[in-house]
Amino acid sequence: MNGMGRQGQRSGAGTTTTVHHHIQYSDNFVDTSSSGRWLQSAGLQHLQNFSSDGASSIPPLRFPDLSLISVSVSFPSFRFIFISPTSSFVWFLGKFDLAYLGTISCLFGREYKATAGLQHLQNFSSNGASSIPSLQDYNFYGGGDGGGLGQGMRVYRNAQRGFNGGAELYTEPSTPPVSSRQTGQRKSGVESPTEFSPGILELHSFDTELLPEFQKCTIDLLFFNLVEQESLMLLSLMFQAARAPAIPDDNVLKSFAADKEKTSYVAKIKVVVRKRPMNKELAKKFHETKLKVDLTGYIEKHEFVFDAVLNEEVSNDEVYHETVEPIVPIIFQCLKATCFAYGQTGSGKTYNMKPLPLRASGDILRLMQHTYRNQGFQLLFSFFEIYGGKLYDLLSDRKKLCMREDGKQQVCIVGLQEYRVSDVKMIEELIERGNATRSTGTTGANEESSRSHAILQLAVKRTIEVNETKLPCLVKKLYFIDLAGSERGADTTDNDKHTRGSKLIEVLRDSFVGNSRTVMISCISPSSGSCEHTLNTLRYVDRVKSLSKGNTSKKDTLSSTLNMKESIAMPLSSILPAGSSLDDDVTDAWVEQDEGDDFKDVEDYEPEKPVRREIGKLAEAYNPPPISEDKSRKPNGQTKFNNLPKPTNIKKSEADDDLSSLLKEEEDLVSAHRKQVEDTMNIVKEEMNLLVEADQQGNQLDDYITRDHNVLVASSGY
Ligand SMILES: Nc1ncnc2c1ncn2[C@@H]1O[C@H](COP(=O)(O)OP(=O)(O)OP(=O)(O)O)[C@@H](O)[C@H]1O
Repeated sequence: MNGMGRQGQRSGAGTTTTVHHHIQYSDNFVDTSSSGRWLQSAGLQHLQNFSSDGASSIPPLRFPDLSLISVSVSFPSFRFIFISPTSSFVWFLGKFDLAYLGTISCLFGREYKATAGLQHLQNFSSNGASSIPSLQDYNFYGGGDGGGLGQGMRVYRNAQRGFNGGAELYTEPSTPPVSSRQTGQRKSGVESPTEFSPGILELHSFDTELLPEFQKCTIDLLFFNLVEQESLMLLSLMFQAARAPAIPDDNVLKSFAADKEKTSYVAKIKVVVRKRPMNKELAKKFHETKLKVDLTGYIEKHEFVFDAVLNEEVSNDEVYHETVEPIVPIIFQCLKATCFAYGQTGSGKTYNMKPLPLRASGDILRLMQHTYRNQGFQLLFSFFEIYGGKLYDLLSDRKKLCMREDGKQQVCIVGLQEYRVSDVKMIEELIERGNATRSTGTTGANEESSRSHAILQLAVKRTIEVNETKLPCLVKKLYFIDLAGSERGADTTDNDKHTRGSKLIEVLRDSFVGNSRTVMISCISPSSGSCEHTLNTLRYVDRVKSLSKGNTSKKDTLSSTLNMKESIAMPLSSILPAGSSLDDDVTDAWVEQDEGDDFKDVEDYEPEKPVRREIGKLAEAYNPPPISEDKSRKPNGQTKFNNLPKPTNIKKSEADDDLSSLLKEEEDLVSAHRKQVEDTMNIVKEEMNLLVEADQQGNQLDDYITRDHNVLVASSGY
């Protein structure tokens, strides 16, 4: 088995050093060139006094709450990222690239401008950039004197990036975009300020990819291209900043800086495999050496690729760091996230999942109390299970719940009790209470086996005021799902395979579409007795991972807009073990809906027509009937979706065709695998028949011998 971390691959080729640090106030670079006249005209003369040998004369520019989250050097380039953890985003990205004679580009938002004495630059859009002195006049584009980049080329740009979807509720109104200067800025043979230089282009695509979440903010960007000398100085400055001690009371933010960095790298779907140690198998002496029918032994090697593989020595803390921690800050940035555990009974799903919500809640509360303090955020906790196609509130005496969709096809659980939580102790108690209420049974592999899918929901909401009316506004949700054993369907008191699993899919449907993150913890047992189940689990999650990878590798066939907006929706059937091949198509309608996500209290939702789901063959493949030893509660009655109307506002896209073909591929693989198993079974059957036949023949022979013996005895007269 190969465990391969894909997320580390972004740093590109070459030696890479990464320094993570946080500063609250950072010295920063500005211009030291002889062409500082432009700075003077722009009112930035105070930024002129740099010397190339260091930062000593650099005036300290203040970046409130600004975090330097990453400085990395990947020869021959250098890149750094600053992000403000406050809701008013400040970006500061840069790249130094020797290959382009030192091209540095910086993007910074209005906060920076305001605090760096650049307030007047905020008026760009309102007056058509007229307040900015012409760069051309100051020979900033190299000019015809052969100076080129080395002679102090300057490019500045103010652009509007991204779009502002649902995020507008949490982002201060940004400075309106500035149109690029249209005329008089290009001299012969020199780059126009309205086009990126190669270095900037590279940065542009690279860093946008790194920071998909931030595309949502409307940001004013100011680009500078500096000469090599200045670039080197900036490099040294950045390293100084990276090494600068954090301010004393800044520990909390410091840790969030690391979170921020992780956020940038969180894959849309992350697959982690955790192997549990041997436990009761050792006592039972499970190990048994066997020979194949043809008496030869062999070892078949399987190769899988995952984001991380955690062995039995790995602690729950490390599991948290590897899986959920990076996605916690994301939910403040209008994303949905889901973490679920998958694997056969007794493989450790509950063991893995139990500590994660507690740790995540702790981090969310920390963020609310520090980074997002006084911003009206609340954390709401709820816990329910899906058993036999029905939903039960685990914190409300197993009250039966209803699932509904609102007008935007957003799923809501009607009647679900939400608890406002403000400390970890309270959360711990709620988790314990919920777990104690969960449906459990005993299986051969696990005395306390979960028989249901348990869904723990952390919702971060914030109240906003419109015309003095307080409106509850849903930010996003983080789900923790402890699935029942994969070797049988837990959602399966209903043996109708066409509806099996559908409830889970319905409930989680929103979590996988649009801008979401999913972490799948695949649990496996080390026991040889579990080999087949382990292989099934690994094959399955490998497939999930390759499917998500397939989405990005098939860029050509996918709509580029879809990629840009990070709106690729994984087919739920490919993510969820009890999957279905859904009819739902990924459209912009989903994306908009995801970004908007205006929230009504669940009680306010009008019961709407639910959506029909076509359940595909995969559900069968991964959802065999329940085992008979289940002794848990069996609620009566089922809710089926067979007769429900289809949504009308969903249309097909190229991406869906592509995903459909991937799904089809998956189905083919499953069929091929099934065929293989059938073939093997047939061979075994044949062997068995031969043995039985031989046995019968042997018996017959015995009979003959006995008869002959009797005849002989009789004839001999003894
Ligand atoms: N990493 C681990 N380290 C130590 N013990 C573990 C680990 N993982 C699981 N176990 C133990 O293995 C047993 C089974 O684990 P658990 O109940 O989490 O399995 P499960 O996959 O949730 O099973 P089911 O699907 O039947 O509910 C438990 O006794 C648990 O304490």
